[in-house]
Amino acid sequence: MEKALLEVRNLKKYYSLKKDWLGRSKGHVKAVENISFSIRDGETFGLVGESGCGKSTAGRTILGLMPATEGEVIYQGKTLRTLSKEELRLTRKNMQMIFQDPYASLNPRMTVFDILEEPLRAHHIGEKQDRRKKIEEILEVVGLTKRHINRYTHEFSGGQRQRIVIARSLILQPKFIVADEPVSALDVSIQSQILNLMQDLQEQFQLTYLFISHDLSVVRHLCNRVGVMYLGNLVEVSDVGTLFNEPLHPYTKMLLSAIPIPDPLAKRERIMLQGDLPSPANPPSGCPFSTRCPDVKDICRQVKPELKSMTGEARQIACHLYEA
Ligand SMILES: Nc1ncnc2c1ncn2[C@@H]1O[C@H](COP(=O)(O)OP(=O)(O)OP(=O)(O)O)[C@@H](O)[C@H]1O
Repeated sequence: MEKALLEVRNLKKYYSLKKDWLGRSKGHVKAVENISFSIRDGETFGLVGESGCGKSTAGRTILGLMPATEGEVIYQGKTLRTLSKEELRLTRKNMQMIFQDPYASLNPRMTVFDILEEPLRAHHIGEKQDRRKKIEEILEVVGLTKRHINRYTHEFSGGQRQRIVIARSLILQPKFIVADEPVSALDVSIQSQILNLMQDLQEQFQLTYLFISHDLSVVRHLCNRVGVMYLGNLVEVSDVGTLFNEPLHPYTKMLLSAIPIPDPLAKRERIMLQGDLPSPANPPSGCPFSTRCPDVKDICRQVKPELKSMTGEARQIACHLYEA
């Protein structure tokens, strides 16, 4: 599990704010600000952070669903930007997405067969009969049956719909899947079924996941390594055990302190954040967390800390407190 399957280098994604009536640009939302990390073959890498910190934008930009402003995505050693159209099409077949909301991401006018056949047709895979066979097989794999094949999605529950979304992401036999909050739109009682299914599928098909979530308990359970994002920046990257047992970045500490503890008698200090979350259209100078950090120093307001490896440790952190 050591080789990198995917590398993200200095990825930036800015959204242009609407122009005013004279056609003047009103600036940019800096949704993803220069992030770099790699995902090893076979692992689940989690991206965590509060709503609006840029997790979904990062996931979608990595998959090429929208163009990056700057930076590179390298898949199996190939820089995607340098590939020909045909090479890119074949590579993208290996990289799929599970969207958050199975109510919004499935076309209500299509049957399960149509939904699952679409990617196969787009890639000219098989004749109609072969495609039907593949679709029947994949339905079994995700815990549905071939009896479901001609139904429309409104006939299914939320959990079953998410199984269809997962089947669609698997039908082209990808190696890498971005799962963007795959259970947060589902009933709590269904969430663990879908997460268990994702884990089984990972084992069965040797999948590598980029798992995007704001739910730290889920991330702890599912991920091997985690990247913590704040205001478009990666502030800490670490294996999951180290991160949860000994968070270092003041923002990570704050995030983890907010996880509910099951034991009502256990005590833990809850770190409250000061101030409001700054706008990604007008981020603070220096460290992005400097306006809310309880340990802020002068340098933090002036110089942006880079994400650097801790000496003797596999984790990386972007914080002046650890720069000695
Ligand atoms: N199409 C867009 N145009 C302009 N700004 C956008 C667009 N999409 C997202 N943003 C902004 O970019 C920032 C990052 O959004 P993003 O959805 O990537 O964050 P997130 O961490 O995934 O949050 P959530 O979990 O709420 O989706 C936010 O400030 C958001 O308002």
